[in-house]
Amino acid sequence: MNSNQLNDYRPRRSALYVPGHEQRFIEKSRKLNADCIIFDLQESVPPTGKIDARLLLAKELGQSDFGYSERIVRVNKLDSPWGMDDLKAIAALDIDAVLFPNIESKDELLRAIDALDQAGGSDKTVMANIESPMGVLRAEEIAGCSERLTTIVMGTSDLANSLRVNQTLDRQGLITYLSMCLLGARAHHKSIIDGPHFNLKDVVACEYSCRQARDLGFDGKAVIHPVQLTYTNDAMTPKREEVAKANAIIEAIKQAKSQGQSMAVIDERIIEPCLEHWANRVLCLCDIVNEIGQSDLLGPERK
Ligand SMILES: CC(C)(COP(=O)(O)OP(=O)(O)OC[C@H]1O[C@@H](n2cnc3c(N)ncnc32)[C@H](O)[C@@H]1OP(=O)(O)O)[C@@H](O)C(=O)NCCC(=O)NCCSC(=O)C[C@H](O)C(=O)O
Ligand SMILES: [Mg+2]
Repeated sequence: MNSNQLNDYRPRRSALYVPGHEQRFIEKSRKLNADCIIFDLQESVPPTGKIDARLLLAKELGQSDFGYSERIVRVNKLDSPWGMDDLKAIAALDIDAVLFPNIESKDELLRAIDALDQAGGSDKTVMANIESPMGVLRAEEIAGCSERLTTIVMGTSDLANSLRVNQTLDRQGLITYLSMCLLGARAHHKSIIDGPHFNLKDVVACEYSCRQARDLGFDGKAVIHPVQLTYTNDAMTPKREEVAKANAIIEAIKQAKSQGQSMAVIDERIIEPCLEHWANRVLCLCDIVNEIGQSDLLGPERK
C-alpha cells in the first residue's frame, strides 16, 4: 500500500478540540473515544495563556496514554508572536501531526512545513485548516502540495464569518465551499474533516450536522465538547447492513477473478470495480471499530 492508500484507511471520524491551557480537558481527553485529538494553542487559548499552554502541553503529552487517538497540536499562525516558539516547543514531542491554522496557499503551507522541519519536527505529518475564502479557492493546490499533508480540517466559523454567510441549520450558505474543499482533498487522496457544530445545547441539530457531513463525503467532523463525540462517531461509522454488503462485494469480486471474469455480479446486478475500494474501506473501519470496543456503533446484530 502506498502512503495515499494508508491515509485513506486511517479513521478520522471525530476530531476533538482541546484548549491547550485547560488541564482538566486534557486529562478528560485521555478517556474519550476521539479518533483525533487537536490540542489547541491557537483560537481557544487567550493571549495571556499561550506560554503556559505550551508548557502544559509539553508536560501532558510527555505522559502519552491517549489510547488509539491521533495526537495533533494546532499551533498559532507563524507570523503571530507565538507561532515559531510553538513549533520549537512541540517539535520534540511524541505527537502525530501539527495542524496549521488558516492556510491560504500552497506556498504558505510549504513555508510552514519548512519551519517545522527547521525546528526539528521533520518526523511529523501535517494538517491544514482551511477557513478563509482564499483558502477555499486554493483548496486543490493546498491539498496537493505535500506528501506530509494528510488532512484538511475545515474552520467553518471563521469561513462563515468572512463570507458573511448566515449559519442556518441546513448550512445552505456553506455547502458549495465545503464541497469545493472536499473536491480538492479527494483529488489528492487526503482526508477531510468538517468544522464543529457550535450550539452545545442543541444535540438534535448536532446529530443532523454530523449526518450531513457524512453525506457530503467528509471523513469526520470536529467537535468542541465530549457530548458531541457520540453523534459524530455514530454518523461516520458504517452500519451492519453496509458491512454485510461490503463482505458480499469482496466475496463476489474474489469469485469472479478466480473464474477469470472481469465483472462480478450479485443478484443479477453488476458490481462496478470502484466498489472494491469502498468495500475494503468499510471492512477496515469495521475491524478498527471492533478492535477499539465501539462495536455498538455498528448497530444491532440481526437475529
Ligand atoms: C465549551 C466549553 C467551554 C464548555 O466547557 P465546560 O462548561 O467546562 O464543559 P462541561 O462542564 O459541560 O464539561 C463536561 C465534561 O467534559 C469535559 N470537557 C469539556 N469540554 C472538553 C473538551 N473540549 N475536551 C475535553 N474535555 C472536555 C470537562 O472537563 C468535563 O469533564 P469532567 O472534568 O470529568 O467533569 C468547552 O467544552 C471548550 O472549551 N470546548 C472547546 C472549545 C474550542 O476548542 N474551541 C476552538 C476550536 S473550534 C475552532 O477553532 C474552529 C475553527 O478554527 C473555525 O474557525 O471554525
Ligand atoms: Mg478558526
